[in-house]
Amino acid sequence: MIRFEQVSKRYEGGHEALSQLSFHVAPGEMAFVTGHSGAGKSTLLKLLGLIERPSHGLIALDGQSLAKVGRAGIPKLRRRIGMVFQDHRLLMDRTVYANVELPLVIGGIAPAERGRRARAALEKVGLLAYERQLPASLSAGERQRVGIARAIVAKPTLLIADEPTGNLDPQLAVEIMELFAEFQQVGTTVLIASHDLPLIKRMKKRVVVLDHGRLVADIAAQEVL
Ligand SMILES: Nc1ncnc2c1ncn2[C@@H]1O[C@H](COP(=O)(O)OP(=O)(O)OP(=O)(O)O)[C@@H](O)[C@H]1O
Repeated sequence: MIRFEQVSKRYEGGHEALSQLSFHVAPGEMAFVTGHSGAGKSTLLKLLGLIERPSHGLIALDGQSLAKVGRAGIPKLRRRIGMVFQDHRLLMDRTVYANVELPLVIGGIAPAERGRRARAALEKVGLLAYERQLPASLSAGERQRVGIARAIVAKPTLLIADEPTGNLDPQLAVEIMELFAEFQQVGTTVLIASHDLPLIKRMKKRVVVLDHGRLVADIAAQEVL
Protein backbone atom coordinates (compact mmCIF):
# COMPACT_ATOMS: atom_id res chain seq x y z
CA MET A 1 0.00 0.00 0.00
CA ILE A 2 2.66 2.50 1.14
CA ARG A 3 6.30 2.13 0.22
CA PHE A 4 9.08 4.49 1.24
CA GLU A 5 12.50 3.64 -0.20
CA GLN A 6 15.48 5.65 1.00
CA VAL A 7 13.38 8.80 1.29
CA SER A 8 15.06 12.02 2.39
CA LYS A 9 13.53 15.46 2.73
CA ARG A 10 15.43 18.69 3.16
CA TYR A 11 13.35 21.85 3.42
CA GLU A 12 14.71 24.87 1.65
CA GLY A 13 17.24 26.53 3.89
CA GLY A 14 16.70 23.89 6.56
CA HIS A 15 18.36 20.70 7.73
CA GLU A 16 17.26 17.22 6.74
CA ALA A 17 13.78 16.55 8.18
CA LEU A 18 13.82 12.92 6.96
CA SER A 19 16.92 10.87 6.22
CA GLN A 20 16.98 7.72 4.10
CA LEU A 21 13.68 6.50 5.40
CA SER A 22 12.54 3.06 4.20
CA PHE A 23 9.43 1.22 5.33
CA HIS A 24 6.32 -0.46 3.94
CA VAL A 25 2.75 -0.50 5.16
CA ALA A 26 0.56 -3.35 3.95
CA PRO A 27 -3.01 -2.82 2.70
CA GLY A 28 -5.41 -2.81 5.63
CA GLU A 29 -2.67 -2.29 8.21
CA MET A 30 -2.86 0.33 10.96
CA ALA A 31 0.39 1.90 12.15
CA PHE A 32 1.52 4.76 14.34
CA VAL A 33 4.44 7.06 13.55
CA THR A 34 5.95 8.46 16.69
CA GLY A 35 9.04 10.38 17.82
CA HIS A 36 10.09 13.62 19.49
CA SER A 37 8.90 17.03 18.35
CA GLY A 38 10.67 17.75 15.07
CA ALA A 39 11.45 14.06 14.42
CA GLY A 40 9.77 14.27 11.01
CA LYS A 41 6.30 12.77 11.64
CA SER A 42 4.34 15.54 9.93
CA THR A 43 6.83 15.64 7.08
CA LEU A 44 6.29 11.94 6.44
CA LEU A 45 2.52 12.42 6.20
CA LYS A 46 2.89 15.53 4.04
CA LEU A 47 4.97 13.56 1.55
CA LEU A 48 2.20 10.97 1.30
CA GLY A 49 -0.44 13.62 0.68
CA LEU A 50 1.82 15.38 -1.84
CA ILE A 51 1.75 18.51 0.30
CA GLU A 52 5.55 18.25 0.12
CA ARG A 53 7.87 16.41 -2.26
CA PRO A 54 10.91 14.35 -1.21
CA SER A 55 14.43 15.55 -1.97
CA HIS A 56 15.55 11.96 -2.64
CA GLY A 57 14.11 8.46 -2.72
CA LEU A 58 10.95 6.79 -3.85
CA ILE A 59 7.44 6.89 -2.40
CA ALA A 60 4.80 4.62 -3.89
CA LEU A 61 1.12 4.28 -3.14
CA ASP A 62 -0.55 1.10 -4.39
CA GLY A 63 2.47 0.54 -6.64
CA GLN A 64 2.24 4.01 -8.18
CA SER A 65 5.28 6.23 -7.75
CA LEU A 66 4.22 9.62 -6.38
CA ALA A 67 7.03 11.23 -8.39
CA LYS A 68 4.95 10.48 -11.48
CA VAL A 69 1.93 12.35 -10.11
CA GLY A 70 2.13 15.87 -11.49
CA ARG A 71 0.29 18.93 -10.26
CA ALA A 72 -2.78 18.04 -12.35
CA GLY A 73 -2.91 14.54 -10.84
CA ILE A 74 -2.85 15.67 -7.21
CA PRO A 75 -6.65 16.06 -6.71
CA LYS A 76 -7.22 12.55 -8.03
CA LEU A 77 -4.55 11.12 -5.73
CA ARG A 78 -5.96 13.00 -2.74
CA ARG A 79 -9.33 11.38 -3.32
CA ARG A 80 -7.69 8.08 -2.40
CA ILE A 81 -6.35 9.54 0.85
CA GLY A 82 -8.41 10.83 3.76
CA MET A 83 -6.53 13.36 5.88
CA VAL A 84 -7.22 14.29 9.50
CA PHE A 85 -5.41 17.15 11.25
CA GLN A 86 -4.93 18.06 14.90
CA ASP A 87 -6.77 21.35 14.47
CA HIS A 88 -9.63 19.70 12.47
CA ARG A 89 -9.60 22.52 9.86
CA LEU A 90 -13.37 22.71 9.57
CA LEU A 91 -15.12 25.62 7.89
CA MET A 92 -16.64 27.30 10.92
CA ASP A 93 -19.34 29.16 8.95
CA ARG A 94 -20.72 25.98 7.35
CA THR A 95 -22.86 23.31 8.98
CA VAL A 96 -21.49 19.96 10.04
CA TYR A 97 -23.24 18.43 7.05
CA ALA A 98 -21.73 20.95 4.59
CA ASN A 99 -18.24 20.31 5.96
CA VAL A 100 -18.57 16.57 5.50
CA GLU A 101 -20.12 16.91 2.06
CA LEU A 102 -17.39 19.22 0.78
CA PRO A 103 -14.97 16.60 -0.64
CA LEU A 104 -17.87 15.14 -2.63
CA VAL A 105 -18.81 18.56 -4.00
CA ILE A 106 -15.20 19.04 -5.08
CA GLY A 107 -15.21 15.52 -6.50
CA GLY A 108 -18.23 16.35 -8.68
CA ILE A 109 -20.55 13.79 -7.09
CA ALA A 110 -24.29 14.28 -7.79
CA PRO A 111 -26.33 15.89 -4.94
CA ALA A 112 -28.48 12.86 -4.07
CA GLU A 113 -25.44 10.61 -3.83
CA ARG A 114 -23.63 13.27 -1.79
CA GLY A 115 -26.46 13.33 0.73
CA ARG A 116 -26.47 9.57 1.09
CA ARG A 117 -22.71 9.33 1.55
CA ALA A 118 -22.32 12.35 3.83
CA ARG A 119 -25.05 11.05 6.15
CA ALA A 120 -23.50 7.57 6.16
CA ALA A 121 -20.14 9.14 7.15
CA LEU A 122 -21.77 11.18 9.92
CA GLU A 123 -23.55 8.10 11.18
CA LYS A 124 -20.26 6.19 11.36
CA VAL A 125 -18.79 8.82 13.67
CA GLY A 126 -22.00 9.04 15.71
CA LEU A 127 -22.93 12.59 14.71
CA LEU A 128 -25.88 12.28 12.37
CA ALA A 129 -28.08 14.20 14.83
CA TYR A 130 -25.69 17.17 14.59
CA GLU A 131 -25.78 17.64 10.83
CA ARG A 132 -27.47 21.06 10.91
CA GLN A 133 -25.26 22.52 13.63
CA LEU A 134 -22.26 24.75 13.16
CA PRO A 135 -18.89 23.37 14.33
CA ALA A 136 -18.64 26.12 16.98
CA SER A 137 -21.53 24.55 18.89
CA LEU A 138 -19.72 21.18 19.18
CA SER A 139 -17.18 19.96 21.71
CA ALA A 140 -13.54 19.46 20.69
CA GLY A 141 -14.02 15.70 20.41
CA GLU A 142 -17.14 16.12 18.28
CA ARG A 143 -15.36 18.55 15.98
CA GLN A 144 -12.59 16.03 15.52
CA ARG A 145 -15.21 13.41 14.63
CA VAL A 146 -16.59 15.75 11.97
CA GLY A 147 -13.05 16.04 10.60
CA ILE A 148 -12.86 12.25 10.49
CA ALA A 149 -16.25 11.98 8.76
CA ARG A 150 -15.03 14.46 6.14
CA ALA A 151 -11.83 12.41 5.70
CA ILE A 152 -13.68 9.14 5.10
CA VAL A 153 -16.69 10.41 3.13
CA ALA A 154 -15.09 9.72 -0.25
CA LYS A 155 -14.20 6.19 0.88
CA PRO A 156 -10.42 6.55 0.78
CA THR A 157 -8.26 3.43 0.85
CA LEU A 158 -5.74 5.26 3.05
CA LEU A 159 -6.50 7.37 6.11
CA ILE A 160 -3.67 9.54 7.47
CA ALA A 161 -3.91 11.59 10.62
CA ASP A 162 -1.47 14.09 12.12
CA GLU A 163 -1.76 14.24 15.93
CA PRO A 164 -5.54 13.74 15.73
CA THR A 165 -5.90 13.58 19.52
CA GLY A 166 -3.46 16.37 20.38
CA ASN A 167 -6.18 18.70 21.65
CA LEU A 168 -8.34 16.13 23.42
CA ASP A 169 -8.52 14.87 26.97
CA PRO A 170 -7.35 11.26 27.49
CA GLN A 171 -10.81 9.63 27.44
CA LEU A 172 -11.83 11.38 24.22
CA ALA A 173 -8.44 10.58 22.73
CA VAL A 174 -9.03 6.86 23.31
CA GLU A 175 -12.46 7.09 21.67
CA ILE A 176 -11.02 8.80 18.60
CA MET A 177 -8.25 6.20 18.27
CA GLU A 178 -10.82 3.41 18.57
CA LEU A 179 -12.77 5.05 15.78
CA PHE A 180 -9.67 4.88 13.57
CA ALA A 181 -9.28 1.21 14.49
CA GLU A 182 -12.85 0.61 13.34
CA PHE A 183 -11.96 1.98 9.91
CA GLN A 184 -9.03 -0.40 9.80
CA GLN A 185 -11.39 -3.26 10.61
CA VAL A 186 -13.36 -2.54 7.45
CA GLY A 187 -10.23 -2.59 5.31
CA THR A 188 -8.90 0.98 5.32
CA THR A 189 -5.15 1.40 5.75
CA VAL A 190 -4.51 3.83 8.63
CA LEU A 191 -1.34 5.78 9.44
CA ILE A 192 -1.36 8.09 12.46
CA ALA A 193 1.36 10.46 13.67
CA SER A 194 1.23 10.83 17.44
CA HIS A 195 3.58 11.49 20.33
CA ASP A 196 1.12 10.13 22.90
CA LEU A 197 3.01 6.98 23.89
CA PRO A 198 0.58 5.69 26.56
CA LEU A 199 -2.25 5.92 24.04
CA ILE A 200 -0.19 4.27 21.28
CA LYS A 201 0.73 1.38 23.58
CA ARG A 202 -2.87 0.88 24.50
CA MET A 203 -3.91 0.50 20.86
CA LYS A 204 -1.53 -2.46 20.22
CA LYS A 205 -0.80 -1.58 16.59
CA ARG A 206 2.48 -1.35 14.70
CA VAL A 207 4.71 1.55 15.80
CA VAL A 208 7.31 3.23 13.59
CA VAL A 209 9.69 5.41 15.62
CA LEU A 210 11.51 8.38 14.11
CA ASP A 211 14.45 10.21 15.68
CA HIS A 212 15.87 13.24 13.90
CA GLY A 213 14.38 12.08 10.63
CA ARG A 214 15.67 8.52 10.84
CA LEU A 215 13.72 5.36 11.43
CA VAL A 216 15.13 3.98 14.69
CA ALA A 217 12.54 1.30 15.53
CA ASP A 218 9.71 -0.54 13.81
CA ILE A 219 7.68 -2.47 16.37
CA ALA A 220 5.15 -5.04 15.16
CA ALA A 221 1.67 -4.95 16.69
CA GLN A 222 2.22 -8.25 18.54
CA GLU A 223 5.39 -6.85 20.14
CA VAL A 224 3.75 -3.73 21.61
CA LEU A 225 3.62 -4.30 25.37
N1 LIG B 1 8.12 24.08 5.92
C1 LIG B 1 9.27 23.86 6.58
N2 LIG B 1 10.37 24.58 6.30
C2 LIG B 1 11.54 24.35 6.96
N3 LIG B 1 11.69 23.40 7.90
C3 LIG B 1 10.62 22.66 8.22
C4 LIG B 1 9.36 22.85 7.59
N4 LIG B 1 8.48 21.95 8.12
C5 LIG B 1 9.17 21.26 9.04
N5 LIG B 1 10.45 21.67 9.11
C6 LIG B 1 11.50 21.12 9.98
O1 LIG B 1 11.62 19.73 9.70
C7 LIG B 1 11.82 18.99 10.90
C8 LIG B 1 10.72 17.95 11.04
O2 LIG B 1 9.48 18.62 11.25
P1 LIG B 1 8.10 17.85 11.37
O3 LIG B 1 7.04 18.89 11.49
O4 LIG B 1 7.99 16.86 10.30
O5 LIG B 1 8.30 17.10 12.76
P2 LIG B 1 7.23 16.44 13.74
O6 LIG B 1 7.85 15.17 14.21
O7 LIG B 1 5.92 16.35 13.06
O8 LIG B 1 7.17 17.49 14.91
P3 LIG B 1 5.94 17.92 15.86
O9 LIG B 1 5.64 16.72 16.73
O10 LIG B 1 6.51 19.07 16.65
O11 LIG B 1 4.81 18.31 14.97
C9 LIG B 1 11.86 20.00 12.03
O12 LIG B 1 13.21 20.32 12.29
C10 LIG B 1 11.14 21.19 11.45
O13 LIG B 1 11.60 22.40 12.01
